[in-house]
Amino acid sequence: MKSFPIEICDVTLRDGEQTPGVSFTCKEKQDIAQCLADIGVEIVEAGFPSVSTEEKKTIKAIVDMELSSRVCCLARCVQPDIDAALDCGVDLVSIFFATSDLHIRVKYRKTREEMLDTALSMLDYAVDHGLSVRFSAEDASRTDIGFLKQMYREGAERGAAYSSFADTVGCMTPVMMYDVVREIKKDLKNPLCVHCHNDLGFASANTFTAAQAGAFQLHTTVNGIGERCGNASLEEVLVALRMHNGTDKYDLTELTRLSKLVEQYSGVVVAKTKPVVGEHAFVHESGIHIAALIKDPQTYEYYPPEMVGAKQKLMLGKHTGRKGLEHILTTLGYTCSNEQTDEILEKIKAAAEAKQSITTEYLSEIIAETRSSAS
Ligand SMILES: CC(=O)SCCNC(=O)CCNC(=O)[C@H](O)C(C)(C)COP(=O)(O)OP(=O)(O)OC[C@H]1O[C@@H](n2cnc3c(N)ncnc32)[C@H](O)[C@@H]1OP(=O)(O)O
Ligand SMILES: O=C(O)CCC(=O)C(=O)O
Repeated sequence: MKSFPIEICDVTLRDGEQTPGVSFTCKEKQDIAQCLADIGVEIVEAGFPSVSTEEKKTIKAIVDMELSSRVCCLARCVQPDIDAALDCGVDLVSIFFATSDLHIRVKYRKTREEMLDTALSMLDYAVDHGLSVRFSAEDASRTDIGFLKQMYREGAERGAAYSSFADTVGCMTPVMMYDVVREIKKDLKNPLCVHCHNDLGFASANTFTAAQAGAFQLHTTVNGIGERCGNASLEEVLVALRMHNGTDKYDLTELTRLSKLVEQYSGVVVAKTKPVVGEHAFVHESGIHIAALIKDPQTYEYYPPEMVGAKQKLMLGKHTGRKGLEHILTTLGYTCSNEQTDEILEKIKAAAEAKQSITTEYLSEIIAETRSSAS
């Protein structure tokens, strides 16, 4: 497949901050924004100015950093929200409204037409005031496709820079995403954005698939934080793009550092098994794997840990094999006889089965004990 063009709008500072219990300080948001810019992310969504006075000040402070990334913020279809975006001096505003009949009926108590008129009048207002606008459909994935296309068509005619499709409740599968993006793209006049939530665990897959189908702006959050089960992960999407689309414009070596920064600032602990940035992403214990990794890391690592600023780590445990143990002993500077190595291996397995973790200190105790019993 031919390589597809994309840009990233990272929404860690807006949707990521909507993770229950999370609130970033201005300094924390600035640190994260700087790191995103260093990676080469094109757009940083800095927040939603109407949330609070402090939030608005923070968005302005991020604009004042004059990052290499453009700065975006969120606005409802109400004039005070657009005015707040104008006050902040952002490069892009996402004017969003829920387009599904469910949301229009329950939240707005209006008809589709009334809601679209309101949204278009706010789009006109923003465009007349010089703002670049992303015209965003919330709950797009549960919206009548005809109405969605009408919204995007009329939005583009009235000057929206982008049309945006949000899978707000994360109900899509990759095949569904591919089909809907292809359908929307048939007559879309401006670039399409996708914003995917992770309620089925498909957010990153849906985002990547949407890009394959022709979406241009991909929304991500660092570590996949965000409402409920979170959003598409920046690190997963960027690595998938590097490996399957040859996208080489981002500095992936900063991903591990950024992940730790966001983990620290948000207090949301990254799962050990999280792709790319989880503690176990490049850790190996199984004997068969380590025996092969020693010969060639590609056997059990799809991409080198250094690519994302991480390192390989070999661990000892119940699943250790002789080759792995010999390699670890040599690396740590121990010389043991074959008999001693066999005995150490047995002791490691027994200890691990008793749920003892085999740290370097514990290993040195086992070695000392084995040697003394032999002498
Ligand atoms: C899918 C998303 O992620 S959307 C973004 C969600 N993010 C947030 O909610 C950010 C945090 N929110 C807040 O701080 C507050 O909710 C605020 C400041 C935004 C609004 O606060 P309040 O004015 O007190 O309103 P409240 O939160 O009670 O209700 C939201 C109102 O916005 C309306 N609204 C929601 N979306 C839109 C929209 N796109 N356009 C216009 N109005 C909207 C709702 O219908 C509701 O109006 P109602 O009071 O007439 O029912
Ligand atoms: O499209 C946007 O800019 C915001 C939409 C959003 O956050 C959502 O629907 O989850």
